[in-house]
Amino acid sequence: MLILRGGCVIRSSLRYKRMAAVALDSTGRDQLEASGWAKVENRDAVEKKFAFSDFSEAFGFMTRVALKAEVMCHHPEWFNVYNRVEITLSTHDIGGLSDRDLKLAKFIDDAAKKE
Ligand SMILES: C[C@H](O)[C@H](O)[C@H]1CNC2=NC(N)=NC(=O)C2=N1
Repeated sequence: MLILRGGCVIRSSLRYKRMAAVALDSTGRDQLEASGWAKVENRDAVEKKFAFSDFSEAFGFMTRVALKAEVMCHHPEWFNVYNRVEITLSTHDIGGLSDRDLKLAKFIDDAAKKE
């Protein structure tokens, strides 16, 4: 029996093993930095701030990211006030940045451009 919540496997009687997150290598970290994601102090995480024309644009962006996060089963830490969205990415399962953060960051940057 496979119990899913969104894209996340919560419990499974199958020998289903979601691919473990892989710690992000220096190349991936360089890619994040090059696309404007800043290191968070005292934590293996990155953050980026976004500003949109109004709340509706900001929330539309957040909706797209939220749906992707559910499919990926990898979720951002974020803050929103009116047209501003501040996002922090890290992989809680490994206590630091992983390949999943880079993948989600690329999606986030692309989604922000589309608003
Ligand atoms: C049970 C579920 O698969 C895990 O808790 C997922 C959910 N979303 C997640 N999001 C993030 N950012 N890191 C994780 O380790 C993580 N793990």
